[in-house]
Amino acid sequence: MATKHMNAAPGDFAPSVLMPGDPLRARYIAEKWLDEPRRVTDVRNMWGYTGSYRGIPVSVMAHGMGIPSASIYCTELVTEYGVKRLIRVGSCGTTHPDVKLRDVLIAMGASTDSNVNRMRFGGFDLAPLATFSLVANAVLAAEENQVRYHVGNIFSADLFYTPQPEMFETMAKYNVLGVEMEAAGIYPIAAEHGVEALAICTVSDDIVSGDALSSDERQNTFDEMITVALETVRMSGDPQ
Ligand SMILES: O=P(O)(O)O[C@H]1O[C@H](CO)[C@@H](O)[C@H]1O
Ligand SMILES: O=c1cc[nH]c(=O)[nH]1
Repeated sequence: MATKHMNAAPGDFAPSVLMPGDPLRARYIAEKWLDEPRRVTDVRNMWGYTGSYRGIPVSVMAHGMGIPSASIYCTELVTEYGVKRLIRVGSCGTTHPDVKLRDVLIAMGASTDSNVNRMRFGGFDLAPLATFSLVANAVLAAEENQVRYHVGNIFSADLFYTPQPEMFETMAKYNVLGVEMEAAGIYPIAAEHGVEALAICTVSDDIVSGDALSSDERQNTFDEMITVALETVRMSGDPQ
């Protein structure tokens, strides 16, 4: 049965789903990396695919931009399609002096200026955390594939065009490695429903220098991050 935002049939999604914001990145991942990929949902052109990677069923589903959009797709995947593992494969900016363009960030935690987690958590602050085994396997996958990576905190911003650019300096001081727009919303959804979650991001923007990848590069060139994500799925076995 279709959901409000997806027209996939029951059983169309694999237990593990890679999630880029961009539907065209979803298509790139499916067509380049999965065996026998088929598109399982196309509502709003927010594409989802299912195929296999080294014999393991894997889906890729775009989640759009921002916590509200990502929350819809993550919630429906978990509650309507029985998905057990959400791995965001995103782009991000950085203001951290040790982080360079194209580095891969493995987000152990995600800070945010969004209010969604207080709405979920009785008005208190919840620390959005990734599933530890996925973090550990992503580190192994990055090491084995000689990917330049960092592990730590990222920041999920509600506004791409922020009225508080002075916060970028504060983020670097507090060792926030990158800025994106969804992970802090995805981790608590996984916690609420008892499933696994991880966000991995490729640095597409050096916010300090202004160096940036093109939209075509963000869509079609994140092979190192995709390798880390797929190998994390393979090494992690069946989701708990
Ligand atoms: O490239 P994706 O995965 O969409 O991620 C980042 O890019 C978008 C903003 O340009 C936001 O969704 C942000 O989180
Ligand atoms: O600077 C950036 C780059 C990608 N995504 C973001 O949210 N911010």
